[in-house]
Amino acid sequence: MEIRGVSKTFHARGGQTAALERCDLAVAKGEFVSVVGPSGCGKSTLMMIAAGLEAPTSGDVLVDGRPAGPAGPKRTVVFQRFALFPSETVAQNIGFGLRVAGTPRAECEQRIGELLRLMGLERFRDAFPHELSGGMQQRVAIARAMAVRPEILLMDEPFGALDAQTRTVLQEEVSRLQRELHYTVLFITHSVEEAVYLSDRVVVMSRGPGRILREIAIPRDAAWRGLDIEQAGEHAGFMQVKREIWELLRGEIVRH
Ligand SMILES: Nc1ncnc2c1ncn2[C@@H]1O[C@H](COP(=O)(O)OP(=O)(O)OP(=O)(O)O)[C@@H](O)[C@H]1O
Repeated sequence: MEIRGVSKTFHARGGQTAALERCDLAVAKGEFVSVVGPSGCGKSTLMMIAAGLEAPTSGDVLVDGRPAGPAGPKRTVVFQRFALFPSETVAQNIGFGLRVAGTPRAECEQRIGELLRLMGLERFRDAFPHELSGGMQQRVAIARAMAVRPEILLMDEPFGALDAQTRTVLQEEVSRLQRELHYTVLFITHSVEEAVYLSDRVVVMSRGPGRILREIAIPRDAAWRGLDIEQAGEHAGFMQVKREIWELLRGEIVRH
């Protein structure tokens, strides 16, 4: 996916807000890219535009070199709030996009089974969302987004509403899945640690109107890859990248 020269200005009753200014960002196939930036810098706006849920004021979003067009199953989004269908079971929720796409029943069942296993949800197959913890609900939301095999998975603070322990478990699981399966992911987070732990590249945005300030590549073979997040966080290389990003962010947060 390529976000090319994207700017966004909102017009509201009280005047206008420039949310994004000429943002360029590319996510290669199989790459996990995180975006961090000060609060209100336009991260969610960037995600909505990437998803085709909001139109840019200027600039383009391309997938495979072609205009991405409106939202669709090629780009699925996981939001902070789980947004599951309350009267559908876990399996039905995961299968939603497949049913909409008219996927044959046997293939749906096979794909649902695979995702239940991948996300550790097999026991909850026939449960309803209200019977699940927040962490389990977010696993279902991630599985539902992955079920249609999107070209890119867009995640806007997907662990933001979870308690610290659940968040840690999901971070480690997403990291493991990513090392095995190499999804193409654009991920928004407030947590520099989470961004460093999960990503191939971290994009730092300026305060609003958001611009891309810096991109920091994190090698796949970094010594701390595969460690749990606590051990990784104690690694000198990890700390150094985290500090570099945090210094950039601090500069934006305190800038007047
Ligand atoms: N629909 C809208 N109408 C008017 N202004 C908006 C709209 N959506 C966002 N904005 C403004 O655009 C700017 C960027 O908002 P956005 O939610 O994208 O930032 P963010 O970086 O995701 O924030 P946070 O980190 O706090 O979640 C803010 O000034 C916000 O008030």
